[in-house]
Amino acid sequence: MKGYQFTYSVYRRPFRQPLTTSHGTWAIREGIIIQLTDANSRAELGEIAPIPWFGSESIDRAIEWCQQVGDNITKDKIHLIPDDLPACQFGFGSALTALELPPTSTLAPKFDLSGLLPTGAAAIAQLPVLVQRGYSTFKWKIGVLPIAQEEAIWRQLMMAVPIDAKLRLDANGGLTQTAAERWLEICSSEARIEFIEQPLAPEEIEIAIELAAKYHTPIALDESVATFDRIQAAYARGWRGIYVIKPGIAGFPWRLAKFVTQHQLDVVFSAVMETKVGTAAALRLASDLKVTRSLGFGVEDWFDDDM
Ligand SMILES: O=C(O)CCC(=O)C1=CC=C[C@@H](O)[C@@H]1C(=O)O
Ligand SMILES: [Mg+2]
Repeated sequence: MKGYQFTYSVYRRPFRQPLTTSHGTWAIREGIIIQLTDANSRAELGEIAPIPWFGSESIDRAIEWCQQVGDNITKDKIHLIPDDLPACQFGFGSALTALELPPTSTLAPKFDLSGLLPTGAAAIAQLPVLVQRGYSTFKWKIGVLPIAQEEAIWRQLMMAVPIDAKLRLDANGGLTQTAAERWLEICSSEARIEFIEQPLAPEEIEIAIELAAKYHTPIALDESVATFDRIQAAYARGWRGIYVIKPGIAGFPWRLAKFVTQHQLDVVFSAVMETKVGTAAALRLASDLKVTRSLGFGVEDWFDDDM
């Protein structure tokens, strides 16, 4: 049976500034870098970067799973990683996929990445910095401050967003339906708003479908489609809008690719605040899937190290 030597190391990366969303404040990103080495001594890395509040396993659960693997793992055992460990499925699955690719296949395509702005009024000063860095798509969190305050900041922010740039507003499910409809209304005449991401709670798929039909501003679902079973459920319940897919917690890459291709989903890939290891695996998958919209991986500014 094809087996691989297995090693792993746990990391803890403090954010340069805590990431504040309607879920709360996230100060330290913990993850696991794994390495699989085949019989020809070829080694490939993978990354396990859980986001439990998006429906993935916890870092402790992922470490426990890695601890029980031992020094070797077979392809069969990797394929049997259970669905309640989607970040482990992605980390092991992407390392396995890399081992099966010809060694020379490096990531060629240049991607248009989107820059993640700080929450609140700090976004106004940071926007020109990211424009200078070459970003033309930006993301700003809403649903954190009272809507009147955020709307006032948004109007100031829009004065600095270049005419040909795009801004995504990400509510992380933190808006009431009234507040969501207010944002959809004020954005409907603003062509630079690419979409409003996860305006309502993850389980509110039918209301999202209703609002998508009622307003011009596109809606994208993120938390509602954060793991593979949620993607399948949202599709079964009729969601045909934008899927913000975080490959890092969406399970086996090959299974995700098959579903996205089979159902021709409208996909934007998004980061799980992973290191270069996980980002490379996610962008390889984006390239295979010909995901062309700007990808939410402009997050290197959020850490001091360059892991
Ligand atoms: O998608 C992006 O543009 C960057 C990543 C990003 O916004 C997020 C990553 C991880 C958790 C969340 O707080 C947040 C999101 O909601 O999409
Ligand atoms: Mg989001």
